[in-house]
Amino acid sequence: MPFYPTSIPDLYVFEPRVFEDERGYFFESYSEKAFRDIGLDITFVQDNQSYSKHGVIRGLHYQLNPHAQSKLIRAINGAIRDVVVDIRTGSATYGQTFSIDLTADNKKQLFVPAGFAHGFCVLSETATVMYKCDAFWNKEAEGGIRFDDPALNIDWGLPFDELVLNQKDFDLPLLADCQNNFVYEAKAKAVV
Ligand SMILES: Cc1cn([C@H]2C[C@H](O)[C@@H](COP(=O)(O)OP(=O)(O)O[C@H]3O[C@H](C)C(=O)[C@H](O)[C@H]3O)O2)c(=O)[nH]c1=O
Repeated sequence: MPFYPTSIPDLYVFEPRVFEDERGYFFESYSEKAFRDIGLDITFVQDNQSYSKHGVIRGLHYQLNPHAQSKLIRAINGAIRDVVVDIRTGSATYGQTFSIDLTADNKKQLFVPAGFAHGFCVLSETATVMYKCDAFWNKEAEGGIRFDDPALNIDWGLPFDELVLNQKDFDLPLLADCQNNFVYEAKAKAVV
């Protein structure tokens, strides 16, 4: 399963090898061995799935330590603009964002380590998003950042008037005011 580094350390894009034939297609959507083979020692413990309509933004969310989550994210129907923000204190890319369109067609996945805020916007009519987490949900540890924080200047891929958020996400703080106990630790680069 090919891995691609991104502009932010420890953040990787996966493009699984797809086997197509006259019946359709097959691909390994996750392999612990593939992660281990490149030096990512991750044990996912919870799978999440959400379905959202066009223009919905879920995020930007994270869980504080000791409940911080690494995630492996993909769209199994439709298309999303997936966005992460590096909020690891001491990281050379602190406050930097990375976005990628994950779609059922391109089958791309994004591996997001702990220490990032994560969110996505639904670009298609609807989208079903499935993501693996290496720590359980812990409501008390939840934190978040406003989707329209001017310091982040995120392009969600749709005009502002098409965006749909719940009140909880509208009320999230700016990056400058958010709770944060993530500290950057240099990791061995994955052998991609
Ligand atoms: C995250 C989560 C939520 N819930 C319950 C709590 C609520 O009653 C309901 C909806 O939760 P919420 O509105 O927080 O769901 P999202 O807005 O999709 O939250 C997610 O949004 C972005 C994209 C993320 O990366 C996070 O995984 C997560 O924060 O599911 C659970 O039972 N388990 C869970 O792991």
